[in-house]
Amino acid sequence: MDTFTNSKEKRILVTGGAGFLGSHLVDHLMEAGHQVIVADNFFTGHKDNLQQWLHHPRFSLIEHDITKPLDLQEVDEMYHLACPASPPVYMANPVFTITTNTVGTLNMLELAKKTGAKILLASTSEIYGDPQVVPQTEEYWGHVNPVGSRASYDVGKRAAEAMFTSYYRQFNIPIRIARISNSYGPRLPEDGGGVVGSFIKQALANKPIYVYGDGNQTRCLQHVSDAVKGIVKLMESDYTHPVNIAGTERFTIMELAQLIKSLIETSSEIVKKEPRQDDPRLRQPDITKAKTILNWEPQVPLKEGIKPTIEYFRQQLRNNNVETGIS
Ligand SMILES: O=C(O)[C@H]1O[C@H](OP(=O)(O)OP(=O)(O)OC[C@H]2O[C@@H](n3ccc(=O)[nH]c3=O)[C@H](O)[C@@H]2O)[C@H](O)[C@@H](O)[C@@H]1O
Repeated sequence: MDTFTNSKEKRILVTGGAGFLGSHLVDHLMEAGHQVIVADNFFTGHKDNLQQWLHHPRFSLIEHDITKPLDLQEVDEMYHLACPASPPVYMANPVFTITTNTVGTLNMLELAKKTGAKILLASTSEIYGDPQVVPQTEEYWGHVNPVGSRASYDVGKRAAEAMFTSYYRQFNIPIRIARISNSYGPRLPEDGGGVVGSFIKQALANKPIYVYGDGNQTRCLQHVSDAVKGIVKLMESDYTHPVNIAGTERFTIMELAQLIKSLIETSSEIVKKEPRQDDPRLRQPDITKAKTILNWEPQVPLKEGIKPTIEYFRQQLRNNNVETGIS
């Protein structure tokens, strides 16, 4: 049993708690016996992700856009996750994305300052941009295009990290910065769910699996259950500098497409398309710090974790077909 289960009950706010990562974090915190408050504007999150907790006495859900101030009286910990996270979604909504990352983050830091809560930022390995150094340790400053199509997200998250650090320096707010890398698992949104969701969805529909660029770009995918454990361990530590929370198996996107194709009976072909602008090519966060400071490392190999994720998508497809009357 996780030692976390025995810790004292806390009052915990999760911004973006109805999203993919957020809802898995909420499951973990609820199962550990805490009081959990979710603030979400449902821009990309869904109430369905929280279905099992909606009527639970320790759970509350506030429909709230964090770009507006949020006033709560008592909070012990805040996990600040709210932000569109999928490239096509944030690229289509850059003003909302950068406002969430800046104004929204400021509002959450003010709430932490008022309540004395510990606050964790869901940052991202995207802050390294298109890295020139492999692997990327937390000391690497990155290679980022400040006016590129990803800027609302990658520069936005860099701004959020700078804001966290400023509140720590000036007001001694207890901060945590998790640089989270590509996560996958059940509840990935069907649209804009990142590469894993796109490939599975296309393969199940026997449609072309589109690989952007030459497919040699790399990602270190982690199962969402591992990501959640890493984030919680970071919150429980007293470490105020950024920590990479990422998978350790480096896959090219072409290898990922081939793996998913091999696991699904499909007539889909892998088709190369124009590369995405500023698409990071060599993403491989170094997790030595997480291993040594948090005693954390991912446990779920991609080849194991991907199967239940495929099953999840298959089930979603069946449910949709029942709803639309397709047999
Ligand atoms: O790990 C991170 O730090 C970040 O990674 C992702 O960004 P990215 O890796 O670009 O996201 P995906 O959309 O999953 O794309 C991964 C790779 O697959 C490629 N891809 C994606 C989708 C697709 O249909 N085909 C395809 O070849 C992309 O071009 C890219 O090279 C997420 O968008 C962020 O939320 C997250 O913070």
